[in-house]
Amino acid sequence: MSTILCTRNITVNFGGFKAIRNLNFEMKKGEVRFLIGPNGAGKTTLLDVICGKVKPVQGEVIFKENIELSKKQEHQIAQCGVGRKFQAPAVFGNLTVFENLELSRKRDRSLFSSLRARMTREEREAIQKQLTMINLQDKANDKASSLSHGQKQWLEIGMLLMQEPELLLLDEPVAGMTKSETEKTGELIQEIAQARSVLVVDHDMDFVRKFSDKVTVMHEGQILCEGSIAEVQENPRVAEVYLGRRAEAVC
Ligand SMILES: Nc1ncnc2c1ncn2[C@@H]1O[C@H](COP(=O)(O)OP(=O)(O)OP(=O)(O)O)[C@@H](O)[C@H]1O
Repeated sequence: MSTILCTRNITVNFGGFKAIRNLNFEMKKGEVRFLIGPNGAGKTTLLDVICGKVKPVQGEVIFKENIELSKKQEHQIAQCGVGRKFQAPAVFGNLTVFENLELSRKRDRSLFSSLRARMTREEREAIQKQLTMINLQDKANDKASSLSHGQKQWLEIGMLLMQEPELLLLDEPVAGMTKSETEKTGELIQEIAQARSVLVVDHDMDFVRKFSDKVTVMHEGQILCEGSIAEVQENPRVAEVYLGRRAEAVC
């Protein structure tokens, strides 16, 4: 299996504080990788580096074996095939669910006028397919503002998928979701992974346990260990760094 993403010795400095320290991380194509670790471990910062929001002071981020992402701007990285979902849902509340997806099509996404451009039958079908995938087929004509928190998160994931990313970065996608929404989100991630690679940051250990193949544990800007959820749970250092608030959740 080929490598979809690899970081080499990346370091991120926030005014003297090293949020990421000489980090080497690798993911294979088609993987769903979960990134866990205590608060402040550097998980979100790693996603920020991959999508270009934060620039490392040293190191490289290599996408698909030879594309150097750390030298590119955020929009160029998105064009290369990396989609980033932030924690809070970002959808256009005044537009319908269908229109949100329509606006996110891969072609010209810069203008609202693209909404008025005629869509081909294939484009309509692609949006319908997306609606089904994100469980919003019955909400196509509803305003996005009327959706529940979980449904907004799915819509935003659907909008990202309209861009056909090869790597999808999801930051705490199930935070604030109900149990059933969380379950559906896990199933959605598995469906997405049939055609793409997905890197998920999450704190919900039940969710990680149920839907992860491989887990990377971060601590103080470095990788503490990697493996299946059972393997990382057996690692005494993992229990140690979680000691306190999350020890029971992990162990
Ligand atoms: N823009 C910034 N300026 C200064 N420090 C920052 C900045 N962004 C993050 N940090 C610090 O870097 C460290 C890593 O933060 P990050 O958000 O990546 O951690 P995390 O593992 O995602 O934590 P959490 O699980 O709480 O979201 C933290 O100590 C945080 O306070």
